[in-house]
Order: sequence, then structure tokens, then C-alpha cells
Amino acid sequence: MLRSVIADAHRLVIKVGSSLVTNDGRGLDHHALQRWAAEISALNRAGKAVVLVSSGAIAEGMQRLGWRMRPKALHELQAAAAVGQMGLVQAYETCFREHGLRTAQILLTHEDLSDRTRYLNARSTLLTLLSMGVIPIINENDTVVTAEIKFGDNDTLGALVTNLIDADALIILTDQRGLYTADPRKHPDAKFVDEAEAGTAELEQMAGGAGSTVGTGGMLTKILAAKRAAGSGAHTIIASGREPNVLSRLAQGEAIGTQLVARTSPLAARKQWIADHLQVAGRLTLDDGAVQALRTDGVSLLPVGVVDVQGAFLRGEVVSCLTFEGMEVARGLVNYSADEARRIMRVPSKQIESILGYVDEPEMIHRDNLIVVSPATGKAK
Ligand SMILES: Nc1ncnc2c1ncn2[C@@H]1O[C@H](COP(=O)(O)OP(=O)(O)O)[C@@H](O)[C@H]1O
Ligand SMILES: N[C@@H](CCC(=O)OP(=O)(O)O)C(=O)O
Repeated sequence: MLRSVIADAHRLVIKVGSSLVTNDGRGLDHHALQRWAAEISALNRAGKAVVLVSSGAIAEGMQRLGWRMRPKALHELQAAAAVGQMGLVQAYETCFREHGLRTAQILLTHEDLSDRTRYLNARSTLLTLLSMGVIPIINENDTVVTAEIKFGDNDTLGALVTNLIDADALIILTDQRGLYTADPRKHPDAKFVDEAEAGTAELEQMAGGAGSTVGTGGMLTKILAAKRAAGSGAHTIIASGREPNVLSRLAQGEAIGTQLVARTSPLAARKQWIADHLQVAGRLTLDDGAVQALRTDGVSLLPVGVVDVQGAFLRGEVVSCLTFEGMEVARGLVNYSADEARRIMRVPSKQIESILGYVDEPEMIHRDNLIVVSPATGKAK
């Protein structure tokens, strides 16, 4: 049976769990890292942008510090993570260098993804790294988080990163073949789930907690991650990281692991989110040429077509686009704040840098982040 999800994906997030990365806590599994690096490099050469979310800092730190038992105190876990993270990124950098690829370390906290400005900065940095062919390697910034605000497991972080960069798919590599109808460690007769729709209550009932001593979330956090990823239209595959050539075989369309399918496409999900936004943060008035182009050509809105800016919005907020007469033409996620937008309105995009001193994007609103409102019905489409 063939599956097209990974074969068709342009942008992928791959998450590897602690048990795999650290050989069930016995120390970094250099062979496994080499295998994934070789496979990810091949995906990269095939034109896919890949972000790696890797756990294992605490398990590796414990190993390096000679700690047999996982400590309970948060500051000890954080100390272990700080030691282990060094080993982790060093090992990845070495493995990817053999394939001529650079890596970048990104450590994220909850606040980085809940604060709008930091969210957009993280997004821009990741997209910039991907456009340069660099492999970003992400983990939670364990050293600075407190128990209350921890992602806690990297499955959740993987899903948030999937949404952050609008990835088409999330691959979660773990120590099981995929999802079973119950935890196979406790129920040897549990049945393998080949494919299901992400986000259903039945899936959550099947999933249990962590199986190994080093993993944290178990299958439940993976199922919830798939639900979260599906919210932005991304599909999830849960598969064994020990399966030979797992990533290349998935990319060739082989049906390995459990596929949790999102019902809507990423673009449709984002556009629906914009359409559902009742409150707009500001208004842009467009000239006739821009109105016409948005309505008939499905293009992006450029600063040159904007003649007036109202409101006090931030970059990334939803704004409404109006005709001179005040009729809504479109709405979308704006790339510049209200102050910036006022300074660059009526201006060709190539002059943005000389006015602002930097360019975030050449468009005021990119067409992927824009929905046109039908003049007849006033409804978003
Ligand atoms: N329904 C299920 N199907 C498969 N594995 C399950 C299920 N419920 C619980 N598990 C457990 O989840 C474990 C994987 O999660 P975890 O230990 O957190 O690994 P990781 O470090 O890869 O995130 C498996 O080893 C398994 O024992
Ligand atoms: N940030 C932690 C990862 C948390 C964790 O254990 O995640 P996982 O093994 O994916 O369930 C670490 O690097 O140790």
C-alpha cells in the first residue's frame, strides 16, 4: 500500500524521543543519529525542508553525570538537561557535517510560542534557516522553564513547531511500531492501528503513558500532538525510529507506522481560521488597482496598493482590507505593524528597506494569509 503524505510534503517536522536518542538512557546512540542524519540529508537533497525536534538532553545529561535515577528536583533535571544538550547538539552537528549540512540549535519555551512577537521571530528565524538549507534542531529550553509552564514532552513541542512553520506533516519516531489499540507493553494482544483520523476521542482512549524510564509523555501526548497538528492541517505519522531506513521509505510512499490524517489542508485550515476571526485589529484602505488584483487575480497585497491605515495592530494580526467606499474586500494576517504599514503604504516593495531599515516581507499580506470576501454575499472565500 502506498501513502503520499510524506512523499508530497514540502516541509516536515521530525521528532525523535529520548529512549531512541539515548539508547533507553544508556548514552547517545551515535549510530541512530548517523542513520537519521543520512536520511534527513537525502530528504533535504530531494527538496524537502526538515526541522528536527530532538529529546534526550536530560537522559544524556544523567548519563554524563553518572546519575542512575532520574532526579525529582526541577533544578537537578535542568542541570542534567544543560549538560546533556551539549552532547546532543555536538553529536548532531558532527553527523550532519558528514553530509555537508549545517545545523542550528533552537531552544524554545512556552512563552516563546504564546507571545505573538516572539512567536513571529521564532517563525522568521526557522524559515530563514530552512531557506538556507540548514537543519534546525529544536528542544525545550529546559534550563529556564518552571514545572507549570513546561511543554513537558517534546511531542507537544513538535506539534507546536509544525504549526509554527506551517509544515505539511509531523513524523514522530518512537520505540514502538506506531499506535496500538492499547499499550503493547502491557497488552501483548493489542492490535496495530494502521491509519485513523487525527483528533478523535477513540484514539485518546487507546493511548497510555510512557513505556520506558526515560520517555515522558507516552502515546497519549503523541495522539494529542497529532490532534494539534491536524488543527493547522498537518498529518502525523507515528513510527519506529529503529525501523531501517524509516524516513526514506516513508518519503517513497511506503506505509510504515500509524498515519493520523488531518481532514483539512494547511492552507484551508489557516484560511478558515482567518475567516472565523470576528475581531479585526485594524483596517487598510486599498486603491482600485489593488482591489481589482485581489478580487480577480488571487495575488498578495503589496504596500504600494495601500492608501490608508487605521488602528494600532501588530505584525501577525488580522486586518481588514477595504475599498475607498469602506466595503470589505479581504482580510488577512498583516506582515507589518500599523506604524510600519503607515510608513510603507503607497511605496514599491523594493523601497521598504530604505524606509524601515529592514524588510520582513515584500508583501503587506501574503496571499496564503489572505481571504477574499465575496462582493455579492459579503462572505469570506
Ligand atoms: N496504545 C499504545 N500504543 C503504542 N504504545 C503505547 C500505547 N500506549 C502507551 N504506549 C507506550 O508509549 C511508549 C512511547 O512513549 P515514550 O516512552 O514517551 O517515548 P518517546 O521517548 O519516544 O516519546 C511506548 O514504548 C509504549 O509503551
Ligand atoms: N526536553 C527534554 C525532553 C522531554 C522528553 O522526555 O520527551 P520525550 O522523550 O520525547 O517524551 C529532554 O531533552 O530531555
